Amino acid sequence: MATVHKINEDLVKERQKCTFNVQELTYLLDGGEEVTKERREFENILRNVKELQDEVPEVYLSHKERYENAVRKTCILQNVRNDFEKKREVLSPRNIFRAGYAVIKDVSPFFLHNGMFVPTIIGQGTPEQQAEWLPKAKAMAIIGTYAQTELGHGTFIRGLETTATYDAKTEEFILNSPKVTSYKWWPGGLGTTVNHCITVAQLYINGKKYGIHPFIVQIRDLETHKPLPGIKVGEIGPKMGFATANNGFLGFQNFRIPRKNMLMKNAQVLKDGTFVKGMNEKLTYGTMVMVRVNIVSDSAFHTAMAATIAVRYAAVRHQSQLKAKEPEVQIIDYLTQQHKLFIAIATSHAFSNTYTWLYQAYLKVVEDLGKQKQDHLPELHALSCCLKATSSRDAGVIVEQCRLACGGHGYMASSNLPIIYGYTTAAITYEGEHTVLLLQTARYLMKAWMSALEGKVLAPSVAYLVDWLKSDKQRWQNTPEVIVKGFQHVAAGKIKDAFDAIQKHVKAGKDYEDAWNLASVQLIKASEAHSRAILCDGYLRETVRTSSSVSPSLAKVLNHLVQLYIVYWTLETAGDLLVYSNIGKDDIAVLKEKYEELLALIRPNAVGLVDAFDISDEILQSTLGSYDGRVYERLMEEAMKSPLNKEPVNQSFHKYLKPFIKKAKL
Ligand SMILES: CCCCCCCC/C=C\CCCCCCCCCCCCCCCC(=O)SCCNC(=O)CCNC(=O)[C@H](O)C(C)(C)COP(=O)(O)OP(=O)(O)OC[C@H]1O[C@@H](n2cnc3c(N)ncnc32)[C@H](O)[C@@H]1OP(=O)(O)O
Ligand SMILES: Cc1cc2nc3c(=O)[nH]c(=O)nc-3n(C[C@H](O)[C@H](O)[C@H](O)COP(=O)(O)OP(=O)(O)OC[C@H]3O[C@@H](n4cnc5c(N)ncnc54)[C@H](O)[C@@H]3O)c2cc1C
Repeated sequence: MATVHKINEDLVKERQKCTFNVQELTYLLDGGEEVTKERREFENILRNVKELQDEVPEVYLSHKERYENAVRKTCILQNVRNDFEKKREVLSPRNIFRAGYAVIKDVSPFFLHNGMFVPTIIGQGTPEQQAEWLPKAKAMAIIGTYAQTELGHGTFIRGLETTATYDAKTEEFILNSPKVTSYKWWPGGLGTTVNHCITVAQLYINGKKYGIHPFIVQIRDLETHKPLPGIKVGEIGPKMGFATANNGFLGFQNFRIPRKNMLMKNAQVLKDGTFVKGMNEKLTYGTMVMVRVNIVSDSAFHTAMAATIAVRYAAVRHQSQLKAKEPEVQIIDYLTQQHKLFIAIATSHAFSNTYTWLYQAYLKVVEDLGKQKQDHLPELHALSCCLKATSSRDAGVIVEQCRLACGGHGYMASSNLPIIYGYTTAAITYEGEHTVLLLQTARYLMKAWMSALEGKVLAPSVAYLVDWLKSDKQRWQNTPEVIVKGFQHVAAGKIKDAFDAIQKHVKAGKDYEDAWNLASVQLIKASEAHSRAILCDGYLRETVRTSSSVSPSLAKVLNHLVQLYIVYWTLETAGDLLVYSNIGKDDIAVLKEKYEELLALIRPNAVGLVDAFDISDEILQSTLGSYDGRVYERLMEEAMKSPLNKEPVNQSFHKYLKPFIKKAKL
């Protein structure tokens, strides 16, 4: 029978202080009581699968063993999921992704199968193609990944070099990787796991280039798993994180696939080689838009994980005295610690709220596209780019801040903060590099600004530009609503400045493209300011909306958090606000006090707030962040698992140290 340990007394006291119903907030964050119940039920089942418990912590395994263990466990997870779904509803993607953490400490080698392979078949395949591949892919009879990036090109996908040349005689495409730079590089699971992939390649028909298109390609034999003739595939080696993601490379040599393997929901190639253009060539980029939207939710989750670990640890950890002769203080009582940690909680809420409306906007665009309507696509692209960029970057900063807030113990692998950081920081680069995506949004903002100058009606997310042009800056008040307007003024001011800078360079004789490059630092600043205004506005509006449907005690806490988020960013960007809005020095002084008040208001609820994220110990996998707060005992227990502690004297003593010491001259 498992030993039941006492909960750390500090945590018990913290939980008693909490002023709201933790369960109510969990249901709200999950999207309803039913979702929470489904999640907990599934996590409980996983908890009791003996084969999923690691005898040796993953960190002590070799690269190869770690990968093999991850495959083994992901197969078990998939089987448990299948059994679960036979009896009940299909698990929500969010719940299955979350449970994945309890099983695979790092990233699953199947990550890209569910994350991009299946969604691309859905988003880019015709009904016939979906009927052929979806059932197999969903049942995992075929396992796939998304192979787009090459050694030479990740960002500029129009420059991809893999070719797909149509042969009308055999009704096949011939895939080739003409140079080393055209090798696919990075796709998760490609190394040694998958047998299929979506390959993005340049289409050629009768010597004419038709741009990049997605193809579904079988790369390994389904029985032997050996690469098919004409395929060169392997793993790319160790990285900063993503240890078990099994990222791979892939090259083609005259590799033939049937015509029906080009995913043809958008553009098509007919039997005789006629190319039929789709409604919009950028629809080929659809899977990336979907993943960028989901990364906002991922960022919320990673921030919540780090906040849970660091807040619980800060409640348990005592260090230094505030006053002589008094006991050492819980580190959570240092205001600087609250400054580091409470923004982590609020940021996770800001991203969750943003994801809620962004995902709805995404679904609306997908529905519209089904009716051949694409009016809202540019706005969605601009929003998904800047919100992916900002949420992943903020999450990276926050996770690292949480690690630092745990002092030396945060540096231990067993705190799990290093792995969470490795994961979070990768998201700043993958699915569209940070700067590149900010510049995509900037492109939209420049157009929006021009439309505003021409007096046109703008899409909702940029409508503030029209208000800004029409009215004088609003009189400043230190209310969340006026501060959000202030963020919009900063964004509008920076958008105008960037636009003017481009015009100045063009007037001085530069090409538009060179002028763009010369103004690009201002352009990314404009994009960042736009993101912040969107995040604050959306978070505030969602909080006001949900507050009416929750208990008054919870509404109060949610209100504290959103205010903290807004005031935090006001103080962080005070310089910009002083330049572009009507805020005064005195207002900033008042807001500094307000910020300190908010920290004090959140303080009694800090542990309750992270408990409400409801991240089980199996998912957190952290010596510092477990629910019971047995920090020191767990650190020692984990240390004892080190293979170096399994023998009293390590052989290196006899082999090297002893002779070395003997030879040492005094
Ligand atoms: C075990 C794990 C447990 C996890 C637990 C987490 C729990 C979380 C809880 C819930 C989660 C719920 C679901 C979870 C899902 C998680 C995430 C899924 C996992 C996936 C993991 C991903 C791994 C990484 C994969 C990759 O990286 S794939 C490769 C990605 N590559 C890129 O992104 C390339 C970037 N480059 C581009 O996109 C383009 O090249 C470019 C930069 C946009 C430029 O393109 P192009 O040159 O063609 O265009 P431009 O000339 O610049 O512009 C022309 C016009 O086109 C418009 N445009 C551009 N793009 C688009 C678009 N996509 N859509 C619409 N329009 C577009 C542009 O605006 C221009 O318009 P114009 O009007 O100005 O002319
Ligand atoms: C962990 C991880 C997993 C991945 N998984 C996959 C996967 O499953 N499938 C897949 O296909 N790909 C995958 N990728 C690849 C990923 O999508 C690319 O690395 C990413 O899109 C960035 O492209 P890049 O590497 O070419 O960077 P580059 O574009 O070479 O970036 C280098 C620098 O150049 C700058 N730069 C580039 N273009 C511009 C520009 N136009 N203006 C200004 N600055 C610019 C960037 O800002 C950056 O600072 C993965 C990457 C990582 C790290």
